[in-house]
Amino acid sequence: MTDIGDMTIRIGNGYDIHQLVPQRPLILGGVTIPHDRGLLGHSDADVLTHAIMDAMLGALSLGDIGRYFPPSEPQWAGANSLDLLAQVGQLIQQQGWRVGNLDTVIVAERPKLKPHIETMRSHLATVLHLQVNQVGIKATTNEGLGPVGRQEGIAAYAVALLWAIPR
Ligand SMILES: Nc1ccn([C@@H]2O[C@H](COP(=O)(O)O)[C@@H](O)[C@H]2O)c(=O)n1
Ligand SMILES: C[C@@]1(CO)OP(=O)(O)OP(=O)(O)OC[C@H]1O
Repeated sequence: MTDIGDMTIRIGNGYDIHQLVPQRPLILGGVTIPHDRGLLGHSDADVLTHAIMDAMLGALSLGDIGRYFPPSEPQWAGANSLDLLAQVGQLIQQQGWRVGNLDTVIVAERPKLKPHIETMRSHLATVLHLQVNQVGIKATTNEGLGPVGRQEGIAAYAVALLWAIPR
């Protein structure tokens, strides 16, 4: 039951997009996916994991990942986004919250992501100490429309539902 007075549940959403370029690995949900191009970024540019972190932080009005892992800091160059996600998971827990469930969409024209989705779910669930059934990942093309449709980039959306840890 939703307890509005005590705010026992909170919801957040996240979005990210990165450019597809040659000679970069394509990493989504911590999984390296065979492809002729990868996502450009200061970190490993894992758009799915970035969107999830922003959704979790957003649920508690804690800002976005740039506040905790500024792209201007060399410390985060090449960062493994799953390591960053573990830190966001710890922050959420320290604040007295746990993830109820995550639901996400990856928007990518190519490659076909279906064969990799269960591995992504498993990686994300492990890092956040969740059951796999608490992590939803869907994939869709952009039907050839816009920059994602032209394969210039890959985008991801995430929603996170958080529950207060009973005291
Ligand atoms: N990169 C992608 C995109 C889509 N899928 C799967 O294909 C289904 C159909 O996609 P549409 O965009 O044509 O609706 C979609 O439901 C996904 O299951 C995929 O695996 N990888
Ligand atoms: C995690 C960070 C760290 O530089 O990753 P980036 O690869 O810069 O990706 P972006 O989504 O543009 O910003 C988030 C950053 O905080």
